Amino acid sequence: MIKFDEVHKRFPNGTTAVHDLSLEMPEGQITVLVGSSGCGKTTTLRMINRMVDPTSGTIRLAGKDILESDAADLRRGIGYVIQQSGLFPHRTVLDNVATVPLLLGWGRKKARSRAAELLETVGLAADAGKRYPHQLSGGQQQRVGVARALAADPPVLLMDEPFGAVDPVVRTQLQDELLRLQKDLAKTIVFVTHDIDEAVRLGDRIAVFRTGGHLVQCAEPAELLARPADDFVADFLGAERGLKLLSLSTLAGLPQGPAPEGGRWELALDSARKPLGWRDGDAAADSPLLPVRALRDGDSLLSAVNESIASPAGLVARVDADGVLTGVTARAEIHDHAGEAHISAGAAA
Ligand SMILES: Nc1ncnc2c1ncn2[C@@H]1O[C@H](COP(=O)(O)OP(=O)(O)OP(=O)(O)O)[C@@H](O)[C@H]1O
Repeated sequence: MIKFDEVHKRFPNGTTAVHDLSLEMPEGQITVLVGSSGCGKTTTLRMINRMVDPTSGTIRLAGKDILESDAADLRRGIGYVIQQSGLFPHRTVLDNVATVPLLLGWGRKKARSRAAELLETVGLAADAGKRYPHQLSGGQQQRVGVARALAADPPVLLMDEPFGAVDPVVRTQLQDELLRLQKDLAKTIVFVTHDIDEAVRLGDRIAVFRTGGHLVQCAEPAELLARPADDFVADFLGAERGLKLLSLSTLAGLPQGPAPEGGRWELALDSARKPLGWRDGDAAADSPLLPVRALRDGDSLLSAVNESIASPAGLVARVDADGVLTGVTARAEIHDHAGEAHISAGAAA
C-alpha cells in the first residue's frame, strides 16, 4: 500500500533524518516504526502525508508517487493521530470529530451523525460529544483523536505516539481498542512508538530504526524477537526478549488435568464452578483464600508463566469463556512449552 524507495531526508540545517529508506507498509496491516529518540520515525511518517517532502527517493501510495498528488487531496485519504490528540479546544468533541466530513461538504446533520457513530465506535459515551476537549481525561481525548482521524473513512492511518501521554492502564485499554477496531476496519496503519512492548503488541510488522535515520530490521514481531539482526536490535528489544516472545503465543493446546483434591492446595470454586482462590490445607480453616488468576485459552503464554510463578500450588487454573473451570496446568508443563515455543520461533524465523 505504501512503498518507500531509497528515500532520503536531509533538512536545510544539514541533519539527515532519514537515510536511504526502502520499506513497504502492507495494505490492511499495522506497521510499527520504533527506535530511540531522533532516529527519524516522525519524519518518515510525515513524509507519507507530505507534511515533509523527501530530499530524494520515491514514496508510492497504492502505486502512485505521492508527489504527483495534490497534498490536500492526498491528506483526505490519510487519517493522522498525534500524541496530544491535537483537538480544537473551543469546539465540542462532536464538532471536532465532524471537522473533516464538514470540510468534505457532507452537511452539518450527516457530519454530526457520523461523528456520534464514531464516538461510540471508539468506546465513548454519547454525552461525551457535548463536552469540550479539556473536560475529558487524556485517554478519552486520545479516543476522540482516533475518532476524528477515522471520520472520512480514510484507507490509511498515521499514528505518531498516539498513546504516549497516558498512564499504562489506559494505554493498554487504548491498544486493545485499536486492535479491536482494526479487526473490522483493516486500515493500513503506520504507528510510531518508542515503546517496544507496544510495538510487539500492535505490530503486524516492526521496523527498527537507529540514529541517523537508518532502518536496521523490519520483520514480524516473532521473527524480530527470535532473530534480531544485530546487537543494536537485540539491545533495543531488551533483556526480556524471550519473555516478550511468549506474549505472542497463547495457552491454547496446552494439556490440562483435573484440579487437585486431597493435597495441601485445593481450588475453591463458587456455585457456578468459577475459581475463587487457593485454599491452604495446612492453614487455619478460617484463613483467607490465596488469590488465583484463572486464564483462558486465548491468554498468552507469558501470563501463564507469570501465573505459574505466582500460584502457591504451582498450578494455573484454566477457565472457559464464561469463567468456569476447565482444568489446571502444572508449572513444569508451562515452562517446557515456553521453552519449545522459543526454539520453534527461532527455527521458523
Ligand atoms: N524541521 C527540522 N529541521 C531540522 N532537523 C529536524 C527537523 N525535524 C526533525 N529534525 C531532526 O531530524 C532527526 C529525526 O527527527 P524525528 O523527529 O524524525 O525523530 P523521531 O525518531 O521521531 O524522534 P522522537 O522519538 O524524539 O520523536 C532528529 O535529529 C531531529 O532533530
